[in-house]
Amino acid sequence: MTPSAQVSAVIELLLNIQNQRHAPADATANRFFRQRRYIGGGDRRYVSAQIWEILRHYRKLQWWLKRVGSPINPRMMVSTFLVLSGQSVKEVSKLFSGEKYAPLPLKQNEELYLLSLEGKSFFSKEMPNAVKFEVPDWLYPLLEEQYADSIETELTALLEPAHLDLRVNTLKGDDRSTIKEKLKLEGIISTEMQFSPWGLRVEGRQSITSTNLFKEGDIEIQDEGSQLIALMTGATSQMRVLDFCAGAGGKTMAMAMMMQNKGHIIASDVSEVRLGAAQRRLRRAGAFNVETHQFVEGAKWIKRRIKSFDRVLVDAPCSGTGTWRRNPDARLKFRQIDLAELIAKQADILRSAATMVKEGGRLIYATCSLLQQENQYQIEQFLENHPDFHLVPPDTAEGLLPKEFTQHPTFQLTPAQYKTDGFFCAVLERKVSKVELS
Ligand SMILES: C[S@@+](CC[C@H](N)C(=O)[O-])C[C@H]1O[C@@H](n2cnc3c(N)ncnc32)[C@H](O)[C@@H]1O
Repeated sequence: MTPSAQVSAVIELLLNIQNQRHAPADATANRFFRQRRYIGGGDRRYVSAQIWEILRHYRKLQWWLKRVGSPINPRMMVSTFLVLSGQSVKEVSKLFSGEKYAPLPLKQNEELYLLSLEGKSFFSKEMPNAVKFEVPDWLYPLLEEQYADSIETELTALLEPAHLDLRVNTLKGDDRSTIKEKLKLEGIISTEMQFSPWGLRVEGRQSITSTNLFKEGDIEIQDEGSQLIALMTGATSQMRVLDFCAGAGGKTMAMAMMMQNKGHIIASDVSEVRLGAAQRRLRRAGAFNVETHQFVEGAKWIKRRIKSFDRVLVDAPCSGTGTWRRNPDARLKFRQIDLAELIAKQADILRSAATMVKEGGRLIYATCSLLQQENQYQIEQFLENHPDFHLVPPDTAEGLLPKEFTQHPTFQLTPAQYKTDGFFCAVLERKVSKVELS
């Protein structure tokens, strides 16, 4: 593709993303490229990289356009992005040549708007912080209240691209250092993670899913924070474990590995599609101690399993604010009503999941959220209504979890502090009821 044709594709993809408000941007981008097989790998990577950068600067681009009185549309957003990235208006005009596959030439007024932006950077001192850090206006005060002096550091880290994290699947026999060497033979350089004993962090953008190690199930793509949540469950080979919101099975697979394929895990979810994906991934990982179950409205399944599990993991549906590095479009779509609905849903899920925890058993609550409303407050509320539960530090086998996590019943990871996605985890134990002796 010519540079002009690449710019055209960026504009067109941005328009698609805006028109499909309810679809995640990566799903829209995948569909876009599937329908345009003629776009080769290199061009696809270029167009995607540009789109992701634009999504990371979305509110700032709109702010600048509004300030100079320009209409806000994909064409102006892309040209403004190029100018604020350091290209001159003359260079941008050349890209908008109107020739075959190029965007139509810049109109006189468009050129004037861009000229007034030449030499500027993405940031302006006059920008409100919510715009500067690309968060919805209603959300910034909540984040500010929670993160106080460290708000800028936290939100800056949340704007950076995320690392690519892998979990070594020891069920396949190889340990972390062996896999690290094998990855190197496939041209993939990685470093051992600081906190997860199974984790490797890959440098740069690499295609992991095409490696033999991935196809054979020796490695999984999983953020370090997500690995730490599996560790916090303390699941062992003698246990019956319920992964209440198992989704596509990321944490289920990690727990199956901790349990050395013994004991029993039920991976449940409301989504048939996600459970289908979990089944495929579990097969690839060689995890055989897992059964899947799809929840259906009004079923007696839960009632029949009251107080029957040693561990119940609730990896709750949440705002995903902790993963905004990976999904920069999600921050643009997140509404106050969404948060309110999520909080109610989480409380509801916690309530049913808790009924299935044995006396002396543990309920592990996790989210990939940075918001105390979904995390600490949710747990405070739960404890108020469930005096038979209390917070306890994890009892994970020694040496697996680093000390800083073994001493506390909860953790809040953030990209700024731990270089992981943002995750919250709380470990609660059901008290053993005292038998009255007369
Ligand atoms: C954060 S995701 C789970 C991710 C998964 N544990 C993993 O590690 O890959 C939350 C999941 O909760 C599921 N969910 C939503 N409402 C639910 C409910 N009422 N009961 C059980 N699962 C629910 C969603 O379908 C989604 O798969």
